[in-house]
Amino acid sequence: MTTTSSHASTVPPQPWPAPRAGAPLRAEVTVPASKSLTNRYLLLAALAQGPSVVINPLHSRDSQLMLAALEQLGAAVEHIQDWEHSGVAAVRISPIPNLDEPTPGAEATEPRIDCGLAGTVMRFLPAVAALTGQRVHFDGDPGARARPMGAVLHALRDLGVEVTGDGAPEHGEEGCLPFTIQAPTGITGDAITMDASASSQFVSGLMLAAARMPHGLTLRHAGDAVPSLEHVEMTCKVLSQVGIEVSYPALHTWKVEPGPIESFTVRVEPDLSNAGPFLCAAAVTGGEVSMRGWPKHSTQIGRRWTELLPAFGASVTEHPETDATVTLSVRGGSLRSPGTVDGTAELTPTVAALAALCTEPTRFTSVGHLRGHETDRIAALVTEIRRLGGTAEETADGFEVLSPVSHGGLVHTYADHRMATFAAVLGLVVDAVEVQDISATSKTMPDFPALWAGMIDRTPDGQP
Ligand SMILES: O=C(O)C1=C[C@@H](OP(=O)(O)O)[C@@H](O)[C@H](O)C1
Ligand SMILES: C=C(OP(=O)(O)O)C(=O)O
Repeated sequence: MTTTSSHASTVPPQPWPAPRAGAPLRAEVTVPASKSLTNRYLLLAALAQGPSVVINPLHSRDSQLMLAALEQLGAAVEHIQDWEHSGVAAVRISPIPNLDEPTPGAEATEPRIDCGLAGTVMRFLPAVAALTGQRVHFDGDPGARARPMGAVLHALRDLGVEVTGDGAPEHGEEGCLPFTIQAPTGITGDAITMDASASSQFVSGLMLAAARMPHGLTLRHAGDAVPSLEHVEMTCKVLSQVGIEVSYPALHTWKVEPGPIESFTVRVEPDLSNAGPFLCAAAVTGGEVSMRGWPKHSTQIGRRWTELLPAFGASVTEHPETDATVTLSVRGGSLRSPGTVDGTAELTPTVAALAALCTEPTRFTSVGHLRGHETDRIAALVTEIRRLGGTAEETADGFEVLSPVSHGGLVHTYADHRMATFAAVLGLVVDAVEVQDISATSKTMPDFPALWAGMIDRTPDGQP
């Protein structure tokens, strides 16, 4: 296993005192690149015809795990500090060799993929591993073993792949990490039906590798609604960006044509989900936070901040910047709850921080699948809101925040980056909030403490 874990140490983390904003925050901030886009581009580069360049990739635990895994599967990775003197970093990926004629057993060692706690690694790479013909072992953090994987493993079995070690067929349970993948005779099927109601990543993971399957893939979803459909939309868009044909032959059905993937050069957008805590800082302190480089059109679910923040009483303005981007400014107004928020997916913990500061209740619906995220986020959010004196209840498909938090305390983080940033937002306006393990943010934003402090320090007029 690699040692990228921020939780590998047995020394308990020091609580992080969340900085309190003494007055409305006024700052311009920049956030690192999108995790979801970075890991999709890195994976597709490893399946391409020749070397590809990903400019402005995310550097975080999840992207390091993706890179390390792709290297183990045979891709070569070169880090470029200053891409074409632009001052921006890049990574050049040379693809996994011999994918068209995989030779089982040709590799001397059997790759061992460390998924950490990254959904994009554990759900996206099994299909890639199957394409190599090698015997590949997958495992991850203790928390990763609790995350649902069954639909991906069933789908791979349906495509002729051998999956062992997950315990699922013997026990009739959903599969989970650890497991071993091998497709000694290649991928034989071309169509699958899966239940992707527990994670959109089940769909994305199969689609991302599908162009390199001998017959492409038709994937049909059967079951309750697929959550976070924006992420499937992102997958389709990224696939078409690199020249892969995707169509929609029927409802809840996606078809990926087989074919080569041309080399590509692409620049990654900032992470609009990770922008959330910074934008919410304006909303909760009644200040103004601006972000340059906000994409005018994005498949990221974080584009929804432009509707969510006004629903909580903030105003959002877009200032022209380039053909592709605007500067987004959020100005806090008087915080109020919209009553219900639906399908907020990975934005939920951050939206919950807003809800936990409103006097009116907020009901979160269609987010039941958050129980299979980095932690059971429904239970975690309800527990931590109660710990700080608020009232919250779990519901069948989400939770309700019934009364606001009233005092500080030590917020538990459950190795979840978004629980850490949830607490940081509350700490801006609630005295004595401490974050149990701020290093959880290294999953997608290792610089979070410095960026957060920078936002507060840049506020003029004698801020803390
Ligand atoms: O495809 C992706 O990059 C993601 C899909 C979503 O997963 P779920 O559908 O499991 O929520 C999201 O929550 C996750 O952070 C990233
Ligand atoms: C659910 C998340 O991550 P993952 O990609 O590990 O599923 C998240 O980042 O909120």
